[in-house]
Amino acid sequence: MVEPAPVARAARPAAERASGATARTPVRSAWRSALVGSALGLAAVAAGPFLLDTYTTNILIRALFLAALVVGVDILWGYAGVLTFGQSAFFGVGAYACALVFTHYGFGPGWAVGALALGVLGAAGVAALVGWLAFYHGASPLYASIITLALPIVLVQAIFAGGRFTGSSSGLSAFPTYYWSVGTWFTIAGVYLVAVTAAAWLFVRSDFGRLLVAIRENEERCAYLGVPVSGVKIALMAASGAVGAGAGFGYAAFTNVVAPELGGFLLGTELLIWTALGGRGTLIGPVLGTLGIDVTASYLTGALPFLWSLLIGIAFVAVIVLLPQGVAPVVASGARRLLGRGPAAPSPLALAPAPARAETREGVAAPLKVENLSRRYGSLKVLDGVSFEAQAGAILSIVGPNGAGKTTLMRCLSDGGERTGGRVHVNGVEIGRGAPQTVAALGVGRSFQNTNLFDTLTVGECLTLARYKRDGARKFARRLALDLPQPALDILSATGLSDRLGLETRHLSHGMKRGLELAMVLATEPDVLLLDEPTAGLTKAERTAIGGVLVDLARAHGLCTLLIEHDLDFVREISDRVVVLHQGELLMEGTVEEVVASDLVKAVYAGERAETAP
Ligand SMILES: Nc1ncnc2c1ncn2[C@@H]1O[C@H](COP(=O)(O)OP(=O)(O)OP(=O)(O)O)[C@@H](O)[C@H]1O
Repeated sequence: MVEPAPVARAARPAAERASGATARTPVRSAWRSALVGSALGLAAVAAGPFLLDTYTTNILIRALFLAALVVGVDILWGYAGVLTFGQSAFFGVGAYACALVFTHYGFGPGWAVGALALGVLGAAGVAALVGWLAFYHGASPLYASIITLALPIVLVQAIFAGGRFTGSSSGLSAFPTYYWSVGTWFTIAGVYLVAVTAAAWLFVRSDFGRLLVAIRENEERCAYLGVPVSGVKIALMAASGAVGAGAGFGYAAFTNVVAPELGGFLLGTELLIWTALGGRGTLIGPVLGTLGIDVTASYLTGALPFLWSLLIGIAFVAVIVLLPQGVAPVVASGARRLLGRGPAAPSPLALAPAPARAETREGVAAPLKVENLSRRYGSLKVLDGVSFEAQAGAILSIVGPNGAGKTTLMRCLSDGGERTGGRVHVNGVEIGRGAPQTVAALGVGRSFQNTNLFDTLTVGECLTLARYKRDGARKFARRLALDLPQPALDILSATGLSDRLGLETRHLSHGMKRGLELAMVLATEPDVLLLDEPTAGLTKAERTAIGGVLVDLARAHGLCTLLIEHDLDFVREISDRVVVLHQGELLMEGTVEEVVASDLVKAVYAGERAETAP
């Protein structure tokens, strides 16, 4: 892969200079709402002990720690789409770190800091390991959820097996701790919750937060844009595990009692129910939902133990059926309507040309080499012994009847795990069994046959996401300025997208979606461009505009382009060479004229079997 020049990396982005904005400028409204929310939260925390009786304050302390725990569930499930049953285990790890250290080793400020560090780092380590098992090998979401389901079960069994050391099923109690007043513990728990929620609020509104939503909506597309999806999920799990362990530690130090249930499966499931009822993907909904439900439960479970569980069950089913997004979005839209306000406007984004890459592609004559490629599904041979080279600065079209294996070929070129035989070299490097993001890092950009993008992301957010490989993603701020390579800017203006950067992609026309798809791939600055029917469903004018950009990309920018197309006139207009696939085999490779004149190709397109053609 051709790395951008160090100078280009160090330079202040052109769009930033043009807009006068600093790339680190946060989204002001997110910071404003985080500050206002934190101030309100802290005021409530300060007033709580004066307004509430001791019993309610005691109950609320537990609810505040659990609400901090639920923030991690909401980020994982509500934003990144990872349904996790295991968050309670991290609460348990933090709680038991406190109880075990204070019971068996010692008590004091040093021991307290050590126990907290043990709990937080231990939980982060366990979470990373579980995340690795769940996500690293590209497992299905169901498999990932089952692994998180096993975690609390394993933890509880380990506590049972710990005998006197862990207190087995009775847990540990009466260990030395800080016997501060209920008001002090209320302040500690409240400040922890406010800090965690405010940080999470800024995080989910940052570029990284939008990346999480993109992963939830279209994980495959993210991987092909070079986003290390598994790594992001593992890091997210580790961070939410650490936050959950901090809450567990605080809870154990406050109550002076720990029991296996603190890390159990039941609490893990309750966290999901509270998140769903409050409104997943809203943060505030799950936090308020947890506070409300846990406090109400404490009052009602004693008097009406069975009725309470029944009520929660009915409420859960009703919300899932009637308000699948939970209560918070309904309340928020009602409040907006009352105040006469629309949804928050997306951040403005200024586009400018990215500095040209210092290294040119001229040194690599054939950035893509395919040797003896094959793909089987069981006994079905979809590709067999396909070999060819694609040159820099040229457009190679892949044609063939339906079912010839063209899309399968694209998949094998962009994902090392797809092929069953043969080798693929990108810029002289064998892709091996590399995942799509690894192949993307070698310089391959792929666009897809369907126009399924990221529905709730705006055009600007999609483009920012596409620059992840080059520019990374800011974790507590939003970009206000984005540098894109000139060809991507050309596509955006040719399809009218440059005026619609704030529009969500689901509102775009088909032609605009295809234009955005292409612009996103070009934004990654690939050396090898794989396009699967980029002009399908487009008007003649849109086809001509995109064709012009593709030719310019090859001639002026030296890009190596592979194109699957059914429109043979379009192929004829823009291609330098053509590969004809038929029944998974390479039937012919040549110039456009040679292929058009071939009787063999005519016979195949006329429906005759290749073997019987003249
Ligand atoms: N996951 C799969 N399992 C089994 N067979 C598959 C799978 N994916 C593709 N195939 C088969 O592989 C063959 C080639 O499919 P492919 O989509 O690559 O063809 P294509 O040339 O792109 O067709 P089209 O022009 O219609 O898009 C087809 O017969 C298809 O049924």
